[in-house]
Amino acid sequence: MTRLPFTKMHGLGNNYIYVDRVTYTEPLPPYSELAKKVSNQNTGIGSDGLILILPSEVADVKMRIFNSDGSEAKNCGNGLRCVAKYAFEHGLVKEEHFSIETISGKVEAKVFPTDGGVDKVTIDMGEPILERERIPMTGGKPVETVIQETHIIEGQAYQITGVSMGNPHGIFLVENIHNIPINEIGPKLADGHDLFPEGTNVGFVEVLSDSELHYRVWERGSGITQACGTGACAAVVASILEGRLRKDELITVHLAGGDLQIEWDNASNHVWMTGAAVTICDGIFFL
Ligand SMILES: N[C@H](CCC[C@H](N)C(=O)O)C(=O)O
Repeated sequence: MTRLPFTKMHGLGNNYIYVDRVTYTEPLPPYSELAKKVSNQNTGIGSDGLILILPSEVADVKMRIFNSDGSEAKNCGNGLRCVAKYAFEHGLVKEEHFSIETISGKVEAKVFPTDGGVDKVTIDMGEPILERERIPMTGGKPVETVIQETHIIEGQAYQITGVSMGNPHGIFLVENIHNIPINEIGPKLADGHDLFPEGTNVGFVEVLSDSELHYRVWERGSGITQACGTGACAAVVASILEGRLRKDELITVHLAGGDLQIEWDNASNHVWMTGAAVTICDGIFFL
């Protein structure tokens, strides 16, 4: 019997099981299998997936993230804020500003410690990826940007904007966030649709003003979640590409689990995300 120490954390209700592989170095099953085990609501701990905090040769720490279906993702915004909180509070990093390696590249984190620890984190998510072939998406010229492109899904025409934040997002602009075909389109596009060869996170956006939007998501590999940090970034980028919002504005993104502040900075072309990171509990999982 292996006793696996873990920490359960969430970013706006998007919760993961975090395993500190800097400190705990015992052998473990393949992470994809472990993700399915710990994520199971009935026979496991219950979560949207598994996140490993690992040593890095190119950054201060490294994050790997696996969805609850065991698929590995290339980025996770809510996960990055929680990794930053954990790394600072557990002394894996000494400074308030440090770097985190992900499969899709290195990002910069800034924590705001108070007497009670770190509750708020800012992540420089880097540049959005807009070329069709790099999202990746099919259905047109490889290097063009995909903005409000019409596609027929289940017999219905939809306008889709494609954005990658290291992981793919198909964004649908809607008039009313409380009336969206998330259960119809989400599973159809998230996995195994020709339009998105690597699958996609499916986001619905209702722009409320020039500084606010609602966003809901069906995540690839996890289904509907309370929040998606990379998705919130993609939602702001898509709304700006569609002419509904402007760069260099601090946008409040309202998600089911709470709010994120997102800005697409024109000078650097980087997207900044600021929001909460919360520890739910520490525990021991019996493997
Ligand atoms: N399901 C996503 C990974 C988690 C992203 C999300 N939880 C976030 O906070 O960005 C994917 O397969 O690309």
